[in-house]
Amino acid sequence: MSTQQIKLEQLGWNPWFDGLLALQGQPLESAARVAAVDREQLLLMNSTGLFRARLSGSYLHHNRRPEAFPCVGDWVCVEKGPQDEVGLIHSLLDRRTSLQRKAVGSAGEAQMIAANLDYVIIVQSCHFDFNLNRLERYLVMVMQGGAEPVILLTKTDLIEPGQLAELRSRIDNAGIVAPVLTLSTITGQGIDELKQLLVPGKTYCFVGSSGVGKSTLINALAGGSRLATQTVSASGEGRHTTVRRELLLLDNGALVIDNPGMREFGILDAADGMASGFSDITGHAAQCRYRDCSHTSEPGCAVLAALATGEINQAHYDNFLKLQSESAFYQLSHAEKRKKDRDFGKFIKSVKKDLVRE
Ligand SMILES: Nc1nc2c(ncn2[C@@H]2O[C@H](COP(=O)(O)OP(=O)(O)OP(=O)(O)O)[C@@H](O)[C@H]2O)c(=O)[nH]1
Ligand SMILES: [Zn+2]
Repeated sequence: MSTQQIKLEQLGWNPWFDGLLALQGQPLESAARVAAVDREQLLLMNSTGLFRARLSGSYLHHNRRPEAFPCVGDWVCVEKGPQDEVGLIHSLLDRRTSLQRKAVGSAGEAQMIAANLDYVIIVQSCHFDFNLNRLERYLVMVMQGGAEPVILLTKTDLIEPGQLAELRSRIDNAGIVAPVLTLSTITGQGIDELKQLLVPGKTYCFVGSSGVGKSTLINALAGGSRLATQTVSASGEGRHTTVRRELLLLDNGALVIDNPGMREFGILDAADGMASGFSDITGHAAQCRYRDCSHTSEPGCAVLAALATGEINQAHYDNFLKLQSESAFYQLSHAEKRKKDRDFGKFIKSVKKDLVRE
């Protein structure tokens, strides 16, 4: 345990969570961030360092839905006496943003992948791995969860500059507006640009297929940082395990979540993220004659018209229809979601006032 205390802000805490904590009537000292989840065992970080914890019986009894189970990046309220080896988690603070996988056609059961992310860095290799459809699916998923997406193309050393320019223009032509970074850990090209994006106290989650170079990159970013490489051993019930950390604090103060226990994304329920990933199409859709136009056969459909002139790319359109049919696309618009968040903010403010008055 370090004698130098870490402030919660350095672990990604922000005023948004103060309100949530106040609602629960919990002191700031009870807050900790989930650094890893290993079945029932959680690894937490707070101002004193890293420690293990488990969910209280009451928590397990009252929270049965899978998304109520803490995931990496979550903030929880935990109780741990100076003599206790393992902390006891009593509650979970609402997630500011999240990354989740939702099974299509299911009753909306979501599997949480990571929480409270500022940026999700979608990593694809320039070489072999690059796939525009998959990229769009990742983008939809990221935007739906409320984090900022960044596209990162790795292994630029394996292709010619001309080929890289072509990949970039394919991304542009698909109407994708997320920033695109490119880099090679071999030549070092683009590493500084990525470092500039990584600022203290913000949380970045790297996602992408196996082999695209995420671990190599994160190791390069982490350098020899003690907090980044530290693991926690746990002995108990006759087994000795080392929990692999997924949330790392880099030397420069940025927090990084390394490929949070996922290999493949399922198809998504793309309520509002979809609109942003397909801005070329949804932009035209506003001009359709019918408000509920499905953009497949209706007269006066501006999307079909733009498709005919080549203004909208056919493959992108096909992908749009596919995702649209697989998702509850029109359930909740982005604006509606934003408004909900605002109302919740007001609610918290009023509660805080009441607490002060008492
Ligand atoms: N040519 C080249 N190879 C790289 C680069 N970055 C990583 N690699 C190689 O790509 C392979 C996979 O890299 P990893 O960092 O393990 O990939 P990963 O995305 O972490 O894969 P998982 O851990 O399976 O998710 C390794 O052999 C690396 O040495 C790069 O910039 N250029
Ligand atoms: Zn239409």
